[in-house]
Amino acid sequence: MSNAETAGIRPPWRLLLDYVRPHRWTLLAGAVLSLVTGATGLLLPLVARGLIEDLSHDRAISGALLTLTGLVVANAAVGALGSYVLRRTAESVVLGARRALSSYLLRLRIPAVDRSEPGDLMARVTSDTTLLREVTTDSLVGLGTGGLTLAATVVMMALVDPVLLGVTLAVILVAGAILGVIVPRINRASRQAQDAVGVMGASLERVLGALRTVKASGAEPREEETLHAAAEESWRQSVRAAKWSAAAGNTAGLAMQSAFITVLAVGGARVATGAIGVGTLVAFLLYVFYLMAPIQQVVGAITQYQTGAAALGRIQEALALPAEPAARPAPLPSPAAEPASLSFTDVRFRYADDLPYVHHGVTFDVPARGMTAFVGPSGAGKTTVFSLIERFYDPESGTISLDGRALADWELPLLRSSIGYVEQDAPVLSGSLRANLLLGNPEADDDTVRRVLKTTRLDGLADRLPQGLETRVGHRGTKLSGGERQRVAIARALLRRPRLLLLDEATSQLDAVNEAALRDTVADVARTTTVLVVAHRLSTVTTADRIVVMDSGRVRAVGTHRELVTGDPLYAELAATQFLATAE
Ligand SMILES: Nc1ncnc2c1ncn2[C@@H]1O[C@H](COP(=O)(O)OP(=O)(O)OP(=O)(O)O)[C@@H](O)[C@H]1O
Repeated sequence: MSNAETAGIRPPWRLLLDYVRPHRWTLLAGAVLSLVTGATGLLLPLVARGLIEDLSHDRAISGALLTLTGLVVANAAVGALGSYVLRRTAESVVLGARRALSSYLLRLRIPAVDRSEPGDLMARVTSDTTLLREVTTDSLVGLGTGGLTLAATVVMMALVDPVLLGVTLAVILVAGAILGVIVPRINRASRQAQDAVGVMGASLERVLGALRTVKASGAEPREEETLHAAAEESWRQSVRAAKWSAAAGNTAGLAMQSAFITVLAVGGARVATGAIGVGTLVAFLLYVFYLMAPIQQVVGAITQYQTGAAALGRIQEALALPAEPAARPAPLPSPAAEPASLSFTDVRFRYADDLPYVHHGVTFDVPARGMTAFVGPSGAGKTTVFSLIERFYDPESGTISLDGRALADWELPLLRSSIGYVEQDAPVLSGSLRANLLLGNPEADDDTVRRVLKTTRLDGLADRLPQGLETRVGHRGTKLSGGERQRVAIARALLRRPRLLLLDEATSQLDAVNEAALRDTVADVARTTTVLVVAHRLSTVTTADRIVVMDSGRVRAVGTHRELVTGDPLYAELAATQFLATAE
């Protein structure tokens, strides 16, 4: 992703706090329970000492034994509860991040999707969010509890001997400076490791999405190399992060040992001069010893946070991609809704600033009802007309209006609920035929589905499939023919009762039966709805009420088949070649 897109992103910990905030009280409860477990753990040796003393003085031990047993059980129970609460909270943070990110990805604007790798975006939702689990428990709780213990110990040390505290802090400060150099390296390595996981996701998605072509091309070894290279890069960077994390942990340990020795030397000298007593020195040394655990905990939390920060950074990048505004889905048009009219006025459009214009001032009008066919050489900009109507992209200048109202003034869900869109390659989604049909209108009743299946000449197919409408037809399911896929896509669009149907006809050849079925279906629909077809077949255009001939991003003629065959040389040529194999 470009720097421009990542610019203005908040620091990762702010995003982490956003995700943690709804769970702050449970997190606090978990931390308190952990602290209580630690504190009761500290009591155990004292009770054990009492028990041994009772034993040696021949006193009854039942009371002490009971207390000890009670404490051990309570300690285990509180400990288990504490770790459960913390783990649960961490999972809730991961859930929150996954929900937010997946909702956001569904709202991404199409140009952002054009520029992204779906596999990498997927890795951000699945793999990166998982890393927040450890950050929440280890980092936040570690930093909280470790920091608290650290502060309490430092206060105690200040009370015992401020001079020796100064010596201790000086040694810790040197270690802190070394850590300041190490920590960013952990962050960088973690980031690169996660990026490599993203590259793996993208490569996997690319290969699995076209596995037949990959196999047919004998490209498995090369694709394998790419995948392995990404996996190895992730390994290399994770090992680098592990190396720096280990160095950070040992720096902390070394600092504490150095502090111990320095305090021993300086404290010894102070005892010799009579500045402090031996008891004070021993007490202070004990505190230095106590300091070790919380310091290790805090350093562990900081290093652990680096991995989380890298993941948070990647999540933030995805959240910074341009998205459509969040809006509630609009109701579908009522069965009695009138068909829509459409107009393009001097529309100029290009897919990106560094790409040539695809539309150089496109103008046409489509009245309500009837069928309008768009024809023209490949690359003329026909499919782009549909993408602009759906507002997948916005034109640079000019106006597109539906029912006389500029698209920009429509609420996006309402606009899209008025339109049915059948893509050129008519994707069939993983799942049953019913799920595919009801994608855009899950509430459609059986009667409506049956009626639409009849209109789209699919009733025979539903009867023929082994489990009828419940047959899996999508990914790895029963294969549908090209014509059937197109008609399933049309049926899916019709179930939304569109006021405007956009049909991007498949370029592939269909057999005569399928072609006739498709033509009759479209003609039927055009009686009650406004239908726009990007036509690749002569049989489609001959039934059209009007034909818009496009060439190089401009409308060069509008008319009926009969008018255009004689009136427009390009159309005459396209018609003569049955629109097949045309290229600019
Ligand atoms: N997402 C995109 N990003 C960049 N350029 C694109 C994109 N989609 C299409 N184009 C380009 O825009 C031009 C017009 O494409 P469009 O799909 O509208 O043509 P078409 O007339 O429908 O062609 P065909 O008949 O082959 O489907 C082509 O040059 C194409 O390469």
